[in-house]
Amino acid sequence: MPAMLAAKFTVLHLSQSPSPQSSFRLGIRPSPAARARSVAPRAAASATAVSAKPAAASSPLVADRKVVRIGLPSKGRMAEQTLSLLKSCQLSVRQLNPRQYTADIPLIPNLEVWFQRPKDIVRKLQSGDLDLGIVGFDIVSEYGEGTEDLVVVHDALDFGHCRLSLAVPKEGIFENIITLEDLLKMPEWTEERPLRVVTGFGYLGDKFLREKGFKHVRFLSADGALESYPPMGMADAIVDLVSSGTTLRENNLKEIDGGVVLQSQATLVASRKSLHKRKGVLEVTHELLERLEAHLRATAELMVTANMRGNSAEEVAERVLSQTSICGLQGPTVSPVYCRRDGKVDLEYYAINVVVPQKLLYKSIQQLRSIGGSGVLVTKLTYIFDEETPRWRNLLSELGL
Ligand SMILES: Nc1ncnc2c1ncn2[C@@H]1O[C@H](COP(=O)(O)OP(=O)(O)OP(=O)(O)O)[C@@H](O)[C@H]1O
Ligand SMILES: O=P(O)(O)OC[C@H]1O[C@H](OP(=O)(O)OP(=O)(O)O)[C@H](O)[C@@H]1O
Ligand SMILES: [Mg+2]
Repeated sequence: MPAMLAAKFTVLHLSQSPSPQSSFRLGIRPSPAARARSVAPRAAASATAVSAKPAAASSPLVADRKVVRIGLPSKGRMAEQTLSLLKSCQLSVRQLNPRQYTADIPLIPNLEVWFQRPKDIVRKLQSGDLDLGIVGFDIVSEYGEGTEDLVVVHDALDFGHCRLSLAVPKEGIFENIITLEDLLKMPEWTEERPLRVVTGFGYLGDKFLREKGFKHVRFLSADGALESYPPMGMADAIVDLVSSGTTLRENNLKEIDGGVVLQSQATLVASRKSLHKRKGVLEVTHELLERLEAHLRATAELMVTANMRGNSAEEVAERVLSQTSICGLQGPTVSPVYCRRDGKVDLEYYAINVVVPQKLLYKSIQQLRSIGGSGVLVTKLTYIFDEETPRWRNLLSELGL
């Protein structure tokens, strides 16, 4: 089992040290009213928080369902990238009409696709109306609220990279505020005049500031254009997603040291109950995981083929292995290239195949040339399947299987 899981829901990842996004601790119950209102004052950080866990009860209909369901983002920047990732894994989603909320993946017949808003994917995983989903870790953390019902099966789908971060104005009373500690120590924040923070992430924002020791905080909940609130005088700080930092910069805001609440990227999430109880869910998860892992592994690599003169396969292999960047996954594949000369079959060249990291491509070509390689072909890889999918092993162990 990998090291993880400060969060109550499980995040499976490969390294022994927790990935940045999974190191965030969840656990405090949120203030429920905040999300229902659009720009309404939220509970101060010091107030008692109340549970907003969605009802766990499944209707008989949910239990009766025979097909497996996956929720995919219906709109926004995640929607297109999710479909394109699946397509790259030969799992093209077939949607008959763009206004239809349901679709299928012909290659996995017992899987139904439902297009939903990301936060609804998380809610429906919890209610049992979906079994699997692809959403940002930010949304899983915010709307999952630390529930044990969710298992993050793949925590790094390599798109939708962003961070949830606290930002304040560059100027005025914040001019010399560089760290979260500086912000905490500002004498301005009192019970009567708390630090006003606008966010769409009430649960995570509230929990973060409480844990950092902020006593006098008032949250405002809003869905978009949060960067406009401080310049309009409606808030002192924001907790919002940041990627390039352009939106902050263009609105005269700055991040501060220690102010990152969470690192996020797209994840594959499953309902723990479905994994245990619904027929077919584990098998579909296995196939998705295998394809996603093998594909994401392959995107970082290229297949290089070249011809090389030599006296024997071993002698060619010797030359290739003397170069650091062209050793391949396990070593080069060296095969004889037969040609006809003076009416006889002759062996003068060998073809070598090596998988090289994209980053090292140019260096690899240089090294190949330096040892006599010619006719170099470079091909993209679709998959690199290992003997075993590490995340699958981790998932089985998490489920006690
Ligand atoms: N600037 C960004 N760069 C990269 N990923 C982002 C960025 N903003 C958000 N994301 C990721 O994409 C997900 C969806 O964000 P998106 O902005 O498409 O939806 P939304 O904000 O919920 O909807 P909308 O902006 O249409 O109101 C987020 O939950 C987050 O994981
Ligand atoms: O650091 P940057 O690359 O500038 O990206 C950050 C911006 O992206 C998101 O907004 P989005 O574009 O989704 O608009 P929204 O406020 O309508 O959600 C986020 O809420 C920030 O405003
Ligand atoms: Mg947005």
